[in-house]
Parts: sequence; structure tokens; C-alpha cells
Amino acid sequence: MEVVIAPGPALARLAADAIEALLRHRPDAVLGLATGSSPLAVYDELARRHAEDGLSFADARAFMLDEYVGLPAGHPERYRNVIDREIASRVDFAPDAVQGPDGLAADLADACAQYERAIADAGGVDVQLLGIGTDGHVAFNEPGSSLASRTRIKTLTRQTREDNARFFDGDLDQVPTHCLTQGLATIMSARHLVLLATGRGKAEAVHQLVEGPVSAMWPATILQHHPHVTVLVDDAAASRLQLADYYRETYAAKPAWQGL
Ligand SMILES: N[C@@H]1[C@@H](O)[C@H](O)[C@@H](COP(=O)(O)O)O[C@@H]1O
Repeated sequence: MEVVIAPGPALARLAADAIEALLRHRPDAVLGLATGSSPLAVYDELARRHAEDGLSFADARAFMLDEYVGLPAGHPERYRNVIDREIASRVDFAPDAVQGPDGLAADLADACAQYERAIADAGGVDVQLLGIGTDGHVAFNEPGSSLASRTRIKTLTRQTREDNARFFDGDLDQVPTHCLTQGLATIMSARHLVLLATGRGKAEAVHQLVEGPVSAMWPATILQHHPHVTVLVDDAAASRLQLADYYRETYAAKPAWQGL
């Protein structure tokens, strides 16, 4: 696990660099897209590179991490619409190249199984962007999630619903109670995981993710078992890391050719 501590704008550029390097090398790569506020600056940077530097997504495909259950098709906070608004509509993905779990399916369990098959049929995800919840969730794998889980229905914790109420006029009652989410094993199947976290509110979750014992109580800790994880954090999110100086020195001494 590589930990990079840098200011927010630099973190977004590094994540965009990883995606750009992949797409320049292999234009038909499979991307993993995350929602939440953490990846927004990455999407802005990718949209800029598309507009100004000719970075193309025309042959790429992408899979979303998760989706609320039951939000109407036109709801602005439905993750499908968030991803369309923040990235898909701003670059040149082919129609239907971006897929997400169907939170409006009549048979939700079947929709989850179909989603797993779609990811596998695409050959798996090459680079997966991730955020982290204050309680250590990734995608919507809340504390207690099976570390071997696949895409399934989950109940959101009150903490997550409170955290996300800011997207629903601050009204907890408007935040859905259920979601479909890639499981932890699904996420672990991606070949490179790039997790972004900023702000003091994420400091404990980041400490657990990087330095805590692997436990379903902090679901993100499963990433310690992945061979290629990049954790991009600002000073505030890094403020509880015991080995922060070591991570800083390691990154400062890293040869440019090594990449992320
Ligand atoms: N399902 C998403 C997660 O994928 C995201 O990581 C988390 C943190 O969001 P933010 O980046 O806004 O802090 O929020 C939601 O719960």
C-alpha cells in the first residue's frame, strides 16, 4: 500500500495521471468510478484533459461502485445521474459504456448477480477510484460487511445517512435506507485501487485503513490484502497516521519512472 500525502489539488492530478497513463497505454481499459465528493476534483481534471489534451474515453468502459435503492430515475442524487453529471457527460464515453447497479430493478438480487457478471465479462476493472466513509466503509460496504462479499443489497448505517444528508437538503428522511453495492471481494478484484480522502473527518478511517488490524469493523482495511493500492490523502486526513513521516520520505525519494 502506497500512501501519498499532498495538498488536495495535487492528489486529484495524481489520480488523473493513473487513469490517463492507463488510457494512453490501453484505450479500451475498464475504469471503476466512485461517487461522493472525494473524486469530484479528479473528474474535473479528467474533463479538462479530455477538452484540452485529447484524452479520450471513446473505447473505454466504466463500472460504478454502488447505487441507492428506490430513488426515482430523474432524482439528481441517484448515483447514475451523479456519475453522468460529474464525468460521463463531460467526456466521450460511448453510449452504454458506463454501467451501474440498477437500484430500481424489480428483482434486486438478480440485478446484483447480473452486475457481477457484467464486470467479469468486461475482463474486470483496471483502475478503481475509491473514497472512504467516516466509519471506514468503501462503496457502501458498511461496518460488519463480509470481507468476501460480492455485489448485494445493504442497509445504510445511520452515520452514513447522516453524512450523506447534505446531498438531500440536510433532511435525513430523504436519504434512502438501502443500496446496492459492489462487495469488498468485487472491489478487491480490480487490478489497481486508488483511494482518495481529505479532511480531518477522515483521519481515523484513514489511520485504520492503513495501519489498523484487518477487520470487518473497518471494511476498508481489507485493502491491506491488495497488491496494488494507492492511498492519496491531504495533511488533515493523514493527521492520525503513526508513520506519516515515513510515508512522506518514501514518496519524496520515489524515482519518477516508478509511477503510481
Ligand atoms: N457510497 C459513497 C462512497 O463511495 C464514498 O466513498 C463515501 C464518502 O464520500 P465523500 O467522498 O463525499 O466523503 O460516500 C458514499 O457513502
